[in-house]
Amino acid sequence: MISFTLFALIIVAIFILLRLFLIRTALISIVNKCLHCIEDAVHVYQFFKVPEFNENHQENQFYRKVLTYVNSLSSIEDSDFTNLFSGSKSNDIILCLDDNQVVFDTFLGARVSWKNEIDSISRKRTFVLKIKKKDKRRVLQSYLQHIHTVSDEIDQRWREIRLFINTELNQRWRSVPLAHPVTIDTMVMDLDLKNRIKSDVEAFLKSKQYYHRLGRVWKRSYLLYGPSGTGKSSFVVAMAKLLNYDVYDIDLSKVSDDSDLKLLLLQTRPKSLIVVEDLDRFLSDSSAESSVSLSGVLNFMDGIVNSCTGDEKVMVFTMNCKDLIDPVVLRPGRVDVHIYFPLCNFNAFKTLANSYLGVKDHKLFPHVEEIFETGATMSPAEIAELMVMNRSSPSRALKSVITALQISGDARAGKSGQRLSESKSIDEGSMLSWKDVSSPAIKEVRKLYNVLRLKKSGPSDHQLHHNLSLTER
Ligand SMILES: Nc1ncnc2c1ncn2[C@@H]1O[C@H](COP(=O)(O)OP(=O)(O)OP(=O)(O)O)[C@@H](O)[C@H]1O
Ligand SMILES: [Mg+2]
Repeated sequence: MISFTLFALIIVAIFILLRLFLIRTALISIVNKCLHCIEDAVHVYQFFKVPEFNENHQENQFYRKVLTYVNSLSSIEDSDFTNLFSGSKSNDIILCLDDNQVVFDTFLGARVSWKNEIDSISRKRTFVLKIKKKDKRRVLQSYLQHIHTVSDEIDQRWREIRLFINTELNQRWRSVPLAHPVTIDTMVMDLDLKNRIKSDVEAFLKSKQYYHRLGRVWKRSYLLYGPSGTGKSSFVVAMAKLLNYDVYDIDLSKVSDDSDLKLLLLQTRPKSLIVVEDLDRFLSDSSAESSVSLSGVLNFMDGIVNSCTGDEKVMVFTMNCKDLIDPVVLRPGRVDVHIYFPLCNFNAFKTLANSYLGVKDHKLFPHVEEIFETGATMSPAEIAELMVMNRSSPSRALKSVITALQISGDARAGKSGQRLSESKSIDEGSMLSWKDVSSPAIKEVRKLYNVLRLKKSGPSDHQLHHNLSLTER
């Protein structure tokens, strides 16, 4: 009896030691793999492929959902290779399945696997679902539905607007989260115009039925034009946030020809904002490397391809000056709304002073207003830069703006021989030369700013005039 108990104890001890040995070494996973191989050998499997792109080179939306779903599985930690990425919060780590790796999932008692295969030549990816034939009829439909639901929930929870840029490589669109803090409310622009744009965008979002009843593609195009530094690019981001759309920023110099441009458009998702910046520069630059033609651009703006890319598209084109553009480019339908971004007037200056310096009123404001009335002006970007540089002292900031306005006003008057207070002076025709005169003005003010910084206290009016006369010489 004692010898039997001893024998049983020895067996149990050996079993425990063996288990410990298997767990502490890689042998347990080898044993598991062997068991799965035996299971594979006795079952018939069926495979389902989910390619990244369809035969029309458009992104397969279901591939994206599977990707989201697979990366959310806890079993991804057990795959041999997993990529680790930082998330939107600084201490977030996101796990992503590596290429050609397998991850297992269980649904309603059925064990399935996913493999993210990559083609070594085309570099295109395909998810392959492996499911037992006996489980397929029972669970496949509800499993695919489950993937839809889970990925939609995850997208909703982690939804962040992304900025896509086109590259010359195979993988045409690369994306990053759009982290720019600008919103339509922080944009300095005429309040009435801002409200009209907001209502236009809201009306567009609600008019799916209307567009479809008319047999039109549900899209709207905006032209943002005006001098450099007046907020056109910032406004694109603000609009994307207002719409909650991803941004596709097309760099035409990286597009090889017209059909490449069409393919790029086909690879955009619905609910997106497609931007072409500095279109005027591209159209007038005959030495451009890209061989996209004018007709390629026109087709891109309103062609049939647009109707194949899914609904709900907003297109935005930016340019400094629209005077020299062929009118066919801007005809209604191609561009629905033209929005002009002007240089600063006194009202815009006051809004900037309020946002950047926290100053609603100041004893120097009447002086600034007087200078604006002479027709002197600067871009919001230039004024904002001076305010940021001098944000610790609003008086100093305002004085540096006054100096810069006077210098640039004098330079413009000297150059063009005309007063800038006429309404034409802030017409885009004269804007092209604006950059030339504003830069020295900013440089002068920077110099002045450095002098002022050396004198620790804020400058008196006397010092300001003194420095002004220095810069005028
Ligand atoms: N209307 C504005 N409201 C608020 N900030 C502005 C405005 N215009 C310019 N800025 C400031 O100036 C910076 C540059 O503006 P932005 O790049 O949007 O100008 P742009 O019109 O696109 O210039 P460019 O024609 O040279 O591309 C922005 O980061 C922003 O801080
Ligand atoms: Mg810009």
